[in-house]
Amino acid sequence: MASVAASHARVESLAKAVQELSTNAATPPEKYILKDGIGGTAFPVLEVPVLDLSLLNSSSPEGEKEVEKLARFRLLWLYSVNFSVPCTLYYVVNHGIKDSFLDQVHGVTKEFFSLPMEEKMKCAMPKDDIDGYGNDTVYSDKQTLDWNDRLYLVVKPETQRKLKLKDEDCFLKQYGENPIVLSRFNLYPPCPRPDAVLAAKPHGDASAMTYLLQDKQVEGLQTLKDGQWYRVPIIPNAMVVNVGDQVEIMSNGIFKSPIHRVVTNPNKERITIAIFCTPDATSEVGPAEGLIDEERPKLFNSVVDYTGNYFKSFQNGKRPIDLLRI
Ligand SMILES: O=C(O)CCC(=O)C(=O)O
Ligand SMILES: [Fe+2]
Repeated sequence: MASVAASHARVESLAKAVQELSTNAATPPEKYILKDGIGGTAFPVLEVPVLDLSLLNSSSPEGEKEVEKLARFRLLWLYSVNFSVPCTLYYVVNHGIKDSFLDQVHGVTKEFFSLPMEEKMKCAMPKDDIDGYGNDTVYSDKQTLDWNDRLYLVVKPETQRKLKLKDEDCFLKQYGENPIVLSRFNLYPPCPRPDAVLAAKPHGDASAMTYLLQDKQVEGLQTLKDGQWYRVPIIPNAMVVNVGDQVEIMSNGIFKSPIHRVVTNPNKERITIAIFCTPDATSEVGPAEGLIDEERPKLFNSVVDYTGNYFKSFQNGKRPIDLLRI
């Protein structure tokens, strides 16, 4: 790979892979420590709606109940009159992806992170791109780093999978000709300071939608609701689906991109796989016309390549979506 040499310099400038720090350092280096800690020790479990996808097309009473559930949680917002509190984080089960395949994806991810560093560096992130193996890009000395190594892979545009929203395609149009599906394979090694080190700092995803395969054994994801952090419980092989910033923009703020973070575990390694669905980088993304009126004026300016500009403002401590607010 042509960029290996350049990327080497970048990763070395970050000191070490977190995986190595976890094995070799008694305490995390200063740049990983949050000076105010992580805000407590006990966090309640969030009540997450669980949606059975196999029932949605069924006309059986169970199927109807599942559709009612969608409406109750305002997931089926196009059919719902009241948009006030749509739920934007939920589990899906019976999604049609075989458990054995999900186990395989998890296993291959673990295998990748177990490779010698020299092997992993063969697909290191190029200097000005996130695609590849690496960890936090350092933009300033003030940055607090996340306790996590990752492998980002762009998945080819999937032209056949088109979400059909009855007669509304105001979101799909904004995905453009070549929507991007990006996968992120996360390794969270054990961390000796779970009280003060986060595996991923609080963020809303840069995507339009995110699908997350949680670790089956080790919890870590937390989401912020009414100023309180909640643990997102594990349901083995269920996918966590969450709205990203770009759907918050397209929906003119009706769907909120949930703020979430990942805490560290003192003893156990955690592996998760996130799939980010993102509009074409040349496509203009903005609030859909039909969702702007006198009662709900336009809340965001339009943007091109939101993802491309996301990381810099995020790592500088600003929520990228806030820069677009009118
Ligand atoms: O690993 C997790 O639980 C969440 C990961 C995440 O938030 C992300 O990759 O954006
Ligand atoms: Fe995330």
